[in-house]
Amino acid sequence: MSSSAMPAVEVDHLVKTYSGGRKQPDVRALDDLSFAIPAGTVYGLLGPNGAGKSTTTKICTTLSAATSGSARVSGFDVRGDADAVRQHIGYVSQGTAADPRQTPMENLMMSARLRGISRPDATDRSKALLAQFDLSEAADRKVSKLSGGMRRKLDVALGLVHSPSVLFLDEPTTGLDPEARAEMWAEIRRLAAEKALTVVLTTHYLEEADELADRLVIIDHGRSVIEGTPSELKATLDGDTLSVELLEPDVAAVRRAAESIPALRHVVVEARGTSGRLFARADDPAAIIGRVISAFDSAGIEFGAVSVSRPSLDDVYLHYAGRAYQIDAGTVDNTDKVSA
Ligand SMILES: Nc1ncnc2c1ncn2[C@@H]1O[C@H](COP(=O)(O)OP(=O)(O)OP(=O)(O)O)[C@@H](O)[C@H]1O
Repeated sequence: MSSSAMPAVEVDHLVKTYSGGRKQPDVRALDDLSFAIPAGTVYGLLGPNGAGKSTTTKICTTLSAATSGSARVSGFDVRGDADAVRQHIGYVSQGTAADPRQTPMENLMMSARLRGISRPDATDRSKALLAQFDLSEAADRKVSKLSGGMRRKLDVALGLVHSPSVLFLDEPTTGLDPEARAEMWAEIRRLAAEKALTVVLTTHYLEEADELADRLVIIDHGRSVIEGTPSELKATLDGDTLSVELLEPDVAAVRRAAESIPALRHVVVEARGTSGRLFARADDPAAIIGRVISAFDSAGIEFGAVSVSRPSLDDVYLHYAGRAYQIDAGTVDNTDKVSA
């Protein structure tokens, strides 16, 4: 295989089981997960909390060993060639990497020197990264005095100090305010333009994966739900989405009412406590809103807003995982699927 055709990351039938501890069952965090990341792309690992994204990243960055299966990064096996893998990767974990008592410049210099880079080269690289991430003015301020967004940018800069070919970003925008998130998105887009760099972006934000990822894999319960470009994934769904807010929902009654409308397909009814939502696909949902309202009225179903939208990654997740993305599977009281 030529180097240009070689995937930057190959994950092959990964299984990871964590011991559950005393009297607790084991946790199968990864359950036969496979995907391949083309070099020079931004690749999204997308999934809800607990899906197995961090576990995948930890195995690919040699921080954790798989129970079975294999992973290769830049052509090197994470188990057999761990040192070579570490030389080729940058890893920005969920927690901050920078020392808060030091300045950004000191943090970058320390990181570069630890990587064996000479002092003059480390100085040049640190200054270039500070400029790239718009941190030059803050270069000599203590990290503890920087905003959350600036710290996060410094974390990413630290991951790039040795010019890796694959950069793993684990939830880079979690906890950032909207302005700092927008800035981080702009930084990631700039990194994406560097053809020599592959970015593996772990996120539980659907819109982040949609905005930034060239391709993505949706992970759920340690398995790949579906993989492709955001537009390919959306194009697999037929029709548009109808969504109805439910009040005090009786799932069986909602299901019966939905079943009475043949134009509604892939109906999913979710209920949590006193609220819920019906999702369905239809070729022209706007044209059948009237029928939905009269069916619900005659069945005595209380409902709130009715909305229609083009397919989004939320819909892709709903379709392939079988439940809405926002609702944590562990807290759903009653989910009922109807394939019409
Ligand atoms: N060290 C561990 N010991 C036991 N169970 C673990 C450990 N690390 C993760 N898990 C469990 O493995 C599953 C996958 O966790 P993981 O952190 O990989 O998910 P994630 O998709 O990254 O979610 P998050 O965004 O919340 O980090 C979860 O059920 C989690 O509780």
